[in-house]
Amino acid sequence: MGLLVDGVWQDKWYDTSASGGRFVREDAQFRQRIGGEDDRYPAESGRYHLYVSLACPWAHRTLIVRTLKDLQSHIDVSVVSPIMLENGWTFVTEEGSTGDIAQGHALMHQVYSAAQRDYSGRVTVPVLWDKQTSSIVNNESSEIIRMLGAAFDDLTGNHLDLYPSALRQAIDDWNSRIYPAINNGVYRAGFATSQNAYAEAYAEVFAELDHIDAHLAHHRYLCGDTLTEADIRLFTTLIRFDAVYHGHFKCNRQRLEDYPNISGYVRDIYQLPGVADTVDFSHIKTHYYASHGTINPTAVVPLGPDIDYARPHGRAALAEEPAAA
Ligand SMILES: N[C@@H](CCC(=O)N[C@@H](CS)C(=O)NCC(=O)O)C(=O)O
Repeated sequence: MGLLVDGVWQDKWYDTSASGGRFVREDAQFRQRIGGEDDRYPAESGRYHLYVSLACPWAHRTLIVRTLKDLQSHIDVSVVSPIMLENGWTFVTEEGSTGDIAQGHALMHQVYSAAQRDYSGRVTVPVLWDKQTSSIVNNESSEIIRMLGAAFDDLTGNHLDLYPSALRQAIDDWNSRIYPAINNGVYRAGFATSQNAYAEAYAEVFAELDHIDAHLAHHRYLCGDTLTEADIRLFTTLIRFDAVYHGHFKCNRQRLEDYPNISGYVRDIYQLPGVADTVDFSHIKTHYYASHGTINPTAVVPLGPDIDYARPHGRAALAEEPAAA
C-alpha cells in the first residue's frame, strides 16, 4: 500500500492521525469523458482498456456495466494480483490475474506515471486507459460507469439505460446516501484507528442497511422495477459484505443473509445474465485478508462463509411503483 509523490513510489499506509482515527478517501484525479464535447476521447471499439482488481468494489462496478452493456469485445481488461502490499497493485499472471495486457508493466503505479510522469496521489483501480494517446481517461468508477452506460450505444446496439432521465433524481438521491453510509461506510469502519471513528461508521452502515431493507420490502430495485446504476453501485459492496466486511471490517451487527429483503435483492442482481461471472470470492477474500497487515497481520484467509447466491431470490413477483429514496 502506498502512493506516488512527484512520480516516485512511497510505501505508506493511510494516515488517519489528522482526522481523529477516521479514514478519509482521496478524490480521483483523472476525470475526462469518453464521448465528451471536446471529442478528445471518441467512443471507438478496441481503443480503451480497463485496469481492475476483481477484489475491489469500485472496479467491480465497471466490470458489471461492461457486461450488461455488451462491451466485452470493445473494451479489454487487465486484472491485477489480489494481493496489494509494499508495491501497491501489481501484475501477475496466475489464478484469474491477467498481467498488464495493454502495456506489459509489472506494477500499477507505472500505469499512472506513464500517463503523467510527475503524478502525485494514490494509485487506485479502476483505471480507464486510452491506448491511442497513452493517457488515463478517468479513474473514478462512478464516472466510468456513466460513460460505459451510454457512450458506446451506437457501436453495440445495446440501449439498456442504467440512468434514465425519469429516474435521475431518485438515482442521485440514492447514490448520495449510499456512497457515504455503505460503499465508503464499510471502509470507514474497517480502516478506523480509533474506537469512536469505528463506532460512528458502524452505526451509519447499519442505519442505512435497515432503511434499504425496509424499502426493498415493497420495491424490487432501489428505484422501483427498473434496475439502475444505483443498484450496481450498492451491489458491489453488498456481495462482499458477509465474506469480508462482516468479519475483516468489523461490520458485525448482523450478516446481510439475515436481512429479509436485502438477502434476496443481492441474489436477484447476482443472477442477472453475466453478473455472477464478474464475482470472484477468491480474489475478494485473498485481497482484504492478505493485504491489510495492520488489520490482519497473520494474513490467514477465512474459509467461510458458504453462501449459495444462485438459490432462488423470489423477488420477481414484487408489484412495483417508482420509488424515491
Ligand atoms: N473513487 C475511486 C476509489 C477507487 C479505490 O479506492 N480503489 C481501491 C481498491 S478497492 C484502491 O485502488 N486503493 C489503493 C489505494 O488507496 O492506495 C473510485 O470509485 O473509482
